[in-house]
Amino acid sequence: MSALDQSIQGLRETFRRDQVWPFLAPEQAAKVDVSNQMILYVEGLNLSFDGFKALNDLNLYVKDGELRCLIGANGAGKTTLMDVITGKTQCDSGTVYFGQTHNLLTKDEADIAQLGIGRKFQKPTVFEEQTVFDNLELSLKTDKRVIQTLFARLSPSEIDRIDEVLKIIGLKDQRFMKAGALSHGQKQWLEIGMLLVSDPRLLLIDEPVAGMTAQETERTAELLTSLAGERTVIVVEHDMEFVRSIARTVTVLHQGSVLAEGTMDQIQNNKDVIEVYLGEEAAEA
Ligand SMILES: Nc1ncnc2c1ncn2[C@@H]1O[C@H](COP(=O)(O)OP(=O)(O)OP(=O)(O)O)[C@@H](O)[C@H]1O
Repeated sequence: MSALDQSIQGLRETFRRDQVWPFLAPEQAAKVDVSNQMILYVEGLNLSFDGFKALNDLNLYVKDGELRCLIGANGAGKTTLMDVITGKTQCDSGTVYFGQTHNLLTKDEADIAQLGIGRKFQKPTVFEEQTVFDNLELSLKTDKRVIQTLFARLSPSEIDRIDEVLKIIGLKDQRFMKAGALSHGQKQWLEIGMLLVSDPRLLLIDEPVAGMTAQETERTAELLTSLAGERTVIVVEHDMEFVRSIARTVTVLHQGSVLAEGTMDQIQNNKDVIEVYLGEEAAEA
């Protein structure tokens, strides 16, 4: 290398943005220690609201790459559990670990999201006036791990990422459509896509098929099934037919504790579950 080349190389090194301003360096995705195959450890979780035990010595272990369904009657504690995992609500006692090393109870909501835990609430909250692509772009830019300003142009790899997500959620043909013009099901998929652009390790999804047509429900089952493996997905759902179509393992919550866990067949034949949950559902139906 000539002296000139060396100085140019030196200058390039010196003025690399991440060298000059360390805060501009892209943060590495957090390492999640799943060497025991588990990604989520919830142990002895308790939470009372004015003396009412919403979570009662709850234990839950979820394997890395699993697609787990969480069911339970109204008030069983499903949402409260999600709230504690994502840092929205503090518990009274217990532990929640993401992998073997990240103690989630010491972190706030933003830190937990940044660790790679994405949550989708039941109601879609897409930006209706923006296009599908812009919704995904905005999510990418508000992901703190991607150092961008809202006005910076997307890098080729970011455009590729959005294209990849559009393909996963099946909205490639709708990329320039305003989100407000999408069907209810498509809005739900877009919102899942808005989580996916940040490449989360664990997705918590609340009642994804409520209000969907049969065809949309089927497509959602395919989507969630395809997401598991590379990432872990926990789905809270009341639609038992849908749960049967996607779940390998189902966890039944009752009065803030795990009542039963197993395959859908085991759950549907479990005496306790039939008595306290499926019985109620059947009676309601
Ligand atoms: N902030 C709160 N203050 C008081 N009680 C609460 C609060 N949040 C939840 N609860 C109570 O805790 C219990 C568990 O509620 P949670 O929303 O977790 O149930 P769920 O299983 O998600 O039910 P659903 O299927 O209806 O959404 C309920 O009895 C609820 O009324």
